[in-house]
Amino acid sequence: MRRKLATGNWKMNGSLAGLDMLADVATAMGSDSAEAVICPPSAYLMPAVTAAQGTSVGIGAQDCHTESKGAFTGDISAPMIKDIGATYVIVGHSERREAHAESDADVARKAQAAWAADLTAIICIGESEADRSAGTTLDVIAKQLAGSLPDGCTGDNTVVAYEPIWAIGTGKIPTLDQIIEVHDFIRAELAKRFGSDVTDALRLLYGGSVKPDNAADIFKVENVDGALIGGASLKAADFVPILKALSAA
Ligand SMILES: O=C[C@H](O)COP(=O)(O)O
Repeated sequence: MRRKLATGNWKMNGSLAGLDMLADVATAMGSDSAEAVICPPSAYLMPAVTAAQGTSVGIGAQDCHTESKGAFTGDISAPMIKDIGATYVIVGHSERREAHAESDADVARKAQAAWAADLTAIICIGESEADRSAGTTLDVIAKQLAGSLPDGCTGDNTVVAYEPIWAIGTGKIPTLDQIIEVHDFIRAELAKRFGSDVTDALRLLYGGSVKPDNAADIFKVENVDGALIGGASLKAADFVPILKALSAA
């Protein structure tokens, strides 16, 4: 049985005062069997860990370096994220792949760095609008899975987030049939590579314009175990209804 997961990726948004919403998230989750994780900007990671203490809300970073320390101005390492008490790290988000030219191999190395620090890596993949139009979505997904997921994935150390790039922050979402097709495909690809025991335990998140009014339908999809949520994770008024929909799914 996979534990459902809603991860809020604040990207470069939010504020110290905005961390107050963690209390609402904690209240919404209570002792729920589903899990909520917030990934604030690195400047707010430590206060977020403090704010989440004593609650069931997890905290994650939005990226980590491949190395554990060194002369890498502006970066943070997986051991640092672990050191302050966070438990997750997003790697390979399409915004980092694009703006920082991160390759599948870079993403795989970041995932390995996360595992070495005992963090769970949320590994992001997803096709562009051009890929979708060209009918190559599944080829692109297969290539990203092969290149971005290191050997040694387990249900504990890895979560896979499928985020069609064209759906991120646009208000456009794939049809349910498109989500079903890609998530079924991902599960099947993972089973081929890692075996069914690992794959049955591995959570697959959908990301891209998840909102309170579409979350319930998305969460009904069999191979969707939760969501990676951007804009709608910034305010409790949006995020809490999504958490409720996840718990009810
Ligand atoms: O990491 C989150 C995703 O990029 C989705 O962002 P969004 O919910 O604002 O579309």
